[in-house]
Amino acid sequence: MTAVQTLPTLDLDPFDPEVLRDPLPAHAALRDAGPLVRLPRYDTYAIARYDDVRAALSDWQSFESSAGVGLTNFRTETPWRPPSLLLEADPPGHDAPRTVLAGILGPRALRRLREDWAADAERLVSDLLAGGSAEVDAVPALAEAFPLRVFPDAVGLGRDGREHLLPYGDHAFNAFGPTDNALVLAGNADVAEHSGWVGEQCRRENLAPVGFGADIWAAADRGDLTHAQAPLVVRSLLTAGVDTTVHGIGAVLHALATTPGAWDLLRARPELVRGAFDEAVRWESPVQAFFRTTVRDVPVGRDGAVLPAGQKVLVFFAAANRDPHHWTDPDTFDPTRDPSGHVGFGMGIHQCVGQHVARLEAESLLTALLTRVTRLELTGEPVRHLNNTLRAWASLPMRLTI
Ligand code: HEM
Ligand SMILES: CCOc1cccc(C(=O)O)c1
Repeated sequence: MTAVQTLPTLDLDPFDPEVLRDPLPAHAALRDAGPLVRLPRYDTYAIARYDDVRAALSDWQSFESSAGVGLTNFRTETPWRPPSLLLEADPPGHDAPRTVLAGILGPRALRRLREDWAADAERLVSDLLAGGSAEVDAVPALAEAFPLRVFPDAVGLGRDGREHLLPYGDHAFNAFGPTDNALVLAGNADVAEHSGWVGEQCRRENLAPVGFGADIWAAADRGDLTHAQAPLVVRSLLTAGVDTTVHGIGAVLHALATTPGAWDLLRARPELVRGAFDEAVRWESPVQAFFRTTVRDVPVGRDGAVLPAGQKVLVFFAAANRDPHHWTDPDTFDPTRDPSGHVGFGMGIHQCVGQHVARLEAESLLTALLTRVTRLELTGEPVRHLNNTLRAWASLPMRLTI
């Protein structure tokens, strides 16, 4: 057994802005250092190799989420908001909310949205190309515009105040990092206003009679949830379901615009579109990492490293998704690759319950673009949007040639 004092140690700050801007060297250093690495800067640990990340995500009994999946340990510190009933819960409490959401957001339930979302995407692309080929910033014009056009309606939100969604989610994802870091402090100023609006939208009377929100309240009427749980489950959708898909779509647009031949390939072989989005989620990992907390002394890897009980450990989805011991040529975006097994949506009991929604949003928009646009290319330097948890673009200047 390797005592924690002799574990590989890196004086690495995963939340340093320059690491957030380009995390790849840090991820490689973590993988190379060993299966379990001590990060003394935050008195925490990191797991970055694919096999060890998968093992940790699959072992929820040893690696719990209910102490929070950020640096804050809910066992000793107060969460900034009431904990999620899914993300920050473990069985048995996790089971009912998860079963309810899995039913509402499953592929079968989404079938009714496919036609509407395809038509919405075609209208959005048509408007953009009304004057022929167009130069746009693909982040606001496409990656933000399409999810913000279809997802709030699918949830059943009212028309007003939707501008609160992105900044609220951005702060929620920042808040998984250190509470005293600049990104969190900057977000604290407005979070009460955003959080207040989001909380209001989760009330039954503010939700449309048809939509994911109404479905959650109907589950409470059936007794599959309590009525006290229903608004928090709606809140999960509003927190996890907007910024993630925006940055997932930003990632796939950037990948397709910067990988020679990829756009032509998908125009010729539309059956590759869904796989290409998952490959972009593997390659970019819009959700970079989440913490777990050890419930017992748990072995990590095969060289005798043991993580003591009660420790926070950062589980790096992004580093695992580029592990050369698991992936061939991991740093290449390859739309023909089979990305199954990637952990960009997590793995195990907390694996993303909204992944089918994300895939349908991306597929709808990409299909509308691929039909009309013959060339997709960058016309300027892309600009990163920094966040403690999300990998994101702030700006993607692009030309859409018809
Ligand atoms: C590209 C888009 C998305 C990415 C990359 C993503 C990523 C993730 C990841 C990595 C997890 C696992 C968290 C963990 O293991 O602790 C997760 C969980 C979750 N996601 Fe997603 N997500 C996306 C879109 C969505 C959407 C659209 C929704 C809602 C409609 C959603 C709702 C959730 C919820 C509620 C959880 C918690 C599940 C649980 O703990 O059982 N996500 N997501
Ligand atoms: C993408 C990870 O999933 C999340 C993120 C933030 C909040 C929640 C929730 O369940 O409230 C879920």
